[in-house]
Amino acid sequence: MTRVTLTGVVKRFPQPGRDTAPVLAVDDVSIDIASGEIHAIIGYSGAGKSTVLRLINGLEQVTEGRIAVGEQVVSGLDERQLRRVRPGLGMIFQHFNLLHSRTVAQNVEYPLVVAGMPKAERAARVDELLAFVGLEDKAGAYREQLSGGQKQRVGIARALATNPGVLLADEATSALDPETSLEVLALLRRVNQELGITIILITHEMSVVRELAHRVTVMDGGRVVEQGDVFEVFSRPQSDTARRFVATALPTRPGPEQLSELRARHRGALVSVIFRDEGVDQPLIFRTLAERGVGVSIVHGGVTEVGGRLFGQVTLELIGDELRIEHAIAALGQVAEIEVIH
Ligand SMILES: Nc1ncnc2c1ncn2[C@@H]1O[C@H](COP(=O)(O)OP(=O)(O)OP(=O)(O)O)[C@@H](O)[C@H]1O
Repeated sequence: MTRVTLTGVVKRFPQPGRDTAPVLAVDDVSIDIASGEIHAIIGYSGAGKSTVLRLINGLEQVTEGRIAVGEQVVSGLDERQLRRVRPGLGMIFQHFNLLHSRTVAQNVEYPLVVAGMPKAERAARVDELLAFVGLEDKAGAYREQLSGGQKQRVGIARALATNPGVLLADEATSALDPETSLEVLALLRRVNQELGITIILITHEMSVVRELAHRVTVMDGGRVVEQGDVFEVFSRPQSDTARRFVATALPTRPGPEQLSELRARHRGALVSVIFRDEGVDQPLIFRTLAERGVGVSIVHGGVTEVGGRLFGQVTLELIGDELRIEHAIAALGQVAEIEVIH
């Protein structure tokens, strides 16, 4: 079980041979990742996500600030010291990074060879790892003989070989189709739950955050613009960046274009009901409207699960005479969080 903390981390990349200021890739980033947590770092291209990951595993050196993995401060270590720390940090990649001239078993074995494990022990460990990721029957296969999902499972087995406390995942599902992506996310969930490994994943897909993460850091322009429990960030995003990401992964209120289409098709009043938890009493909502003699149809949105809790926004068309609708909306506002769409 390993906690990871970044405190006031800054990374500037000098521009050698150029008369320009260094690129400020990471700007005063602090993240506290609890032991056993799945923490997502999300942001648009260029936000600084990859740099943060490379700073954690020591592929880049911090310009300022401090990074600790468990008890070990990893910022400021030299290459020799880092070699001792790296077995504790597994890493998986978007394009899997498997060695094409080696079999699946040899790819998984590779970090154990580097770590100096005796041959007999290595074979047993490789078997165990392949069984964990469900690829026992592919031990002798080569990279070209595997599907994308299988390649990533090999990547995961290899990353787990040295028993790391932390797994770093760099866009691990971005190259996979949606179904395979869900399978890999399910495997990562097992890595976390069964092995207690802390996972730090970077992604530009909010659906990955929703599926897997406990907490999320939203980055923009090298800075942290929002941070918190996944459900909180999904249900009450504070920054523009988080709001835009949330809108990509959740049924929300209709956007301007959808709204004009809805208006063209539906003449009644439009009202959005916001679901932020299981606490919302759906039958009560419909009963409240029916009792006021108002007809209802669902015209947009839906509900989904975020962090095991219900969340979503459903837009209803209310049909009936104006006064009844006015009363119905007032009554609805007493039993649910609503937004009248004008
Ligand atoms: N080695 C480097 N030298 C100079 N600038 C760099 C270097 N690495 C990253 N940068 C710059 O730092 C900023 C952050 O890059 P980074 O790759 O961390 O972003 P990202 O959020 O991971 O984006 P992407 O999703 O496209 O990988 C960018 O402006 C990038 O051009």
